[in-house]
Amino acid sequence: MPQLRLALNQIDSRVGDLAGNADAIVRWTRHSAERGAHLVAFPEMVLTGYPVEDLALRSSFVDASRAALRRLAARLAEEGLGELPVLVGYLDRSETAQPKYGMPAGAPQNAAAVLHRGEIVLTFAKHHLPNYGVFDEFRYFVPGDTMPVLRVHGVDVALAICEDLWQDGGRVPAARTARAGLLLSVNASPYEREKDDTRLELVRKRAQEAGCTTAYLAMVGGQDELVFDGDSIVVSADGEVVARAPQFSETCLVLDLELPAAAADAPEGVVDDGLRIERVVLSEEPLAPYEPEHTGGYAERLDDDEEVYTALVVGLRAYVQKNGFRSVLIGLSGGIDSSLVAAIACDAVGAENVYGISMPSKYSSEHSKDDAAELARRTGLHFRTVPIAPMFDAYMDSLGLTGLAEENLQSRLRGTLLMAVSNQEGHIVLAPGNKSELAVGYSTLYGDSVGAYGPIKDLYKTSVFRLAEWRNRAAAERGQTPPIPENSITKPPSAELRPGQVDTDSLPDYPVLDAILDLYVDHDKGADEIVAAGYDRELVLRTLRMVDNAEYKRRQYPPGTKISAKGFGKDRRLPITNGWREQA
Ligand SMILES: Nc1ncnc2c1ncn2[C@@H]1O[C@H](COP(=O)(O)OP(=O)(O)OC[C@H]2O[C@@H]([n+]3cccc(C(=O)O)c3)[C@H](O)[C@@H]2O)[C@@H](O)[C@H]1O
Ligand SMILES: Nc1ncnc2c1ncn2[C@@H]1O[C@H](COP(=O)(O)OP(=O)(O)OP(=O)(O)O)[C@@H](O)[C@H]1O
Ligand SMILES: NC(=O)CC[C@H](N)C(=O)O
Repeated sequence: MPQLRLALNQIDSRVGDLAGNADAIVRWTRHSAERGAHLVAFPEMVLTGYPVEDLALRSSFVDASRAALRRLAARLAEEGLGELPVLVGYLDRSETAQPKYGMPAGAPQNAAAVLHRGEIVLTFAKHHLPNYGVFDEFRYFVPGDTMPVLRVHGVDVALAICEDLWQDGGRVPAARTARAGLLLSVNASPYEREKDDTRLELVRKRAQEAGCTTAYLAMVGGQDELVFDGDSIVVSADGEVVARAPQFSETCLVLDLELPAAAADAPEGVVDDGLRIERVVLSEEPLAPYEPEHTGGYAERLDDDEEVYTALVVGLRAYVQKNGFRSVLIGLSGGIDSSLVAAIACDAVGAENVYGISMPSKYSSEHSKDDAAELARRTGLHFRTVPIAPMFDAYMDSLGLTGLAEENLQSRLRGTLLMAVSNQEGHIVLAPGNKSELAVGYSTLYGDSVGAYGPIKDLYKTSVFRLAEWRNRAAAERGQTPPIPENSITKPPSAELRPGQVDTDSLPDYPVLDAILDLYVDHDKGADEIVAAGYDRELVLRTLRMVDNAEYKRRQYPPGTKISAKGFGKDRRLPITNGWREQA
């Protein structure tokens, strides 16, 4: 059987940075060449970054992507890498009108190209477009209608892009019909808790359906709310895992594969789902047999808590660095939320780039000040104290506020103070709200909800506790100082906006609240179904009212890392003005 050394470059790219992404592609191609690769691949839309959102609708950007692809092909050849076929994702446009989708010629396409000897030798567009969750690809793209096959050293390699594997039909059965020896899919699949297991099963199933070895190459890094966790997988035709790349880190997965020779009478023409086989022959001759050196390896999986924590670190780091910042600023209350955010920030950008401010009011407990100082001591982040009493008194003298207005004023003074320091010193402010608080609106608009990025906005409060405990345990196991003071984990959560206030004055206990929210927010259950699941009717209705009434607040909350199938972002879109209320 012919042999082929495949290099899967599981790398990060930055949306819109065509020049920077092209540099990375050249760098990793050179690395692949040094390792003797015969075919090199990069993730979905690596040249433009993913997702490009409405940039796809701008002609100038589509033109720039196409021009960057042409330049990249030429540059690879100029730099002595032209003999190597390189598969690169980019943004293209359809040359022909697509009346079926009501689109004239020129509609954008999520595309990939094979570059070889300075030329673009094959292009194709994603056939199945994802249009749920965060994706919206019907808004941007028209689908491709070919079954691209690249013949390299006597092996037929069928090509696909991400969603092509997730939906039935299309390129997977077409790869079998085309009698391909390898199915190579390039992907940008956003991280969600437990999605790695789903992907593994998916790739195993599709490999068996395609009847050939299947390589699934994934992107890593972060883009606004999304994290890409890597975890590229290669599976044999009978569904056995051959290689698996590490989660969350850039890598070049190189492996020597023995693959069936291309059939002399390999089919031509239109096959499954109306896909037309487009075969480009680069080299018919199999390579002279060689001793296999690379197996790709099998990287160990992270356990669930470590995986989520790492996703939060990667998401925050990507946001800070890709937006040109170095440092972050956090209001430190000594509570669990701001402490966990600080620990994540120290891991993401280094404690030397994390600035914390304690802003005690007259209601602040001694432990809130001590716990914040202790967190700073343990992590080494920059710490200062700015009491808000003088500003608070000035407002109170002028306005004579009472009740909720007085409570929220403290939070707003802290928000204003953080933004002032951000302006002065150049750090971005992190908003410490968790998913439970965001769900029920338990935060002050323009107060503790100010900020550039919300690292834990998709983490329910019960998970906040679990991850804080995990982070401390992980530090202890490594012989390091656990970052989060024990007292911040064990004391009852409190906003400390009035004497003796605790969260449970206004909210149900977090385990119950989070269970109801999981059903309502994450699973779109109605009130009847949630009550039938065993929760108190009054409590369910009160919780659902709070969630519905807080839609306006969520829309004004900063973006933050998505780790669930339904984060408060593009995954969940509800009207603010909404007369519908659940009954039970
Ligand atoms: N549909 C809508 N569209 C746009 N704006 C709307 C609106 N409904 C009310 N509003 C406006 O929103 C404002 C009320 O919201 P807001 O000022 O935030 O105040 P509000 O939600 O009434 O109070 C904040 C709540 O969060 C709690 N809190 C605050 C801070 C920290 C924490 C914590 O533990 O982390 C908890 C606090 O104890 C209190 O229960 C008003 O100006 C109102 O006019
Ligand atoms: N005394 C304080 N000093 C500095 N920041 C504060 C202080 N109190 C509140 N904050 C900021 O406002 C956010 C909301 O805090 P709050 O105490 O109201 O409740 P929380 O949601 O339980 O958060 P945490 O667990 O961090 O205390 C905090 O995470 C923190 O960033
Ligand atoms: N880029 C894509 O097509 C992603 C869609 C796919 N279902 C995923 O989440 O992995």
